[in-house]
Amino acid sequence: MQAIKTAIPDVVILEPKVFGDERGFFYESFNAQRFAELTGCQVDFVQDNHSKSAHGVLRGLHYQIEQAQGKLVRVVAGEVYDVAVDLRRSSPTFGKWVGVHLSADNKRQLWVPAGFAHGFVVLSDSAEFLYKTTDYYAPAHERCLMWNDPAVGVQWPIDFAPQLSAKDQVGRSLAEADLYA
Ligand SMILES: Cc1cn([C@H]2C[C@H](O)[C@@H](COP(=O)(O)OP(=O)(O)O[C@H]3O[C@@H](C)C(=O)[C@@H](O)[C@H]3O)O2)c(=O)[nH]c1=O
Repeated sequence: MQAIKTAIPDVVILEPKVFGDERGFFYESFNAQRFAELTGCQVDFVQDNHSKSAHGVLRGLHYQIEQAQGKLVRVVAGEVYDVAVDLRRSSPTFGKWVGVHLSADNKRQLWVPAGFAHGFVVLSDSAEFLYKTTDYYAPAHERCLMWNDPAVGVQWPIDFAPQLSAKDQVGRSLAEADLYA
């Protein structure tokens, strides 16, 4: 596993070492010691999630204002464009975003620490998305930042209107959103 920096130092791309042979491939998708070395974060993951979405589905931008979750995300089928937005008021990168293509082919993972809103749009026919979280799902604390708030200005690599859940159609702008300290 190696780390690739992003424009937001706390958000890290992890690229596993893949061992291919005549049978197929093998790689360590998570190694606690290596994760801590590469991200500088000591965290305990408590939940694993798996979703499948059709082409053009956009899930996000989600966060929990209490029980904030760090998320280690990856794709095992298809391709998405994955985005993290810094919602920590005291951060030098407050309001900034990073985006990365995650796919079954590139096997990249993104570490999105607590304090960020997170979301993705599906670029392939469908995509299966897997992620580990550092705290439990807490619907009462769930929040949604508007995926297309001009004040954030995420450059989604799509030229169509994405398919959103009812919840995600009424995300709040950065100016109205609940934020972290
Ligand atoms: C996220 C989540 C949802 N659910 C349930 C609630 C609901 O009935 C159903 C679908 O939930 P949602 O519509 O919120 O699923 P989804 O839009 O996929 O939500 C996820 O989006 C990505 C971008 C994230 O970053 C995640 O943290 C999470 O917010 O699954 C759980 O039981 N546990 C969970 O951890």
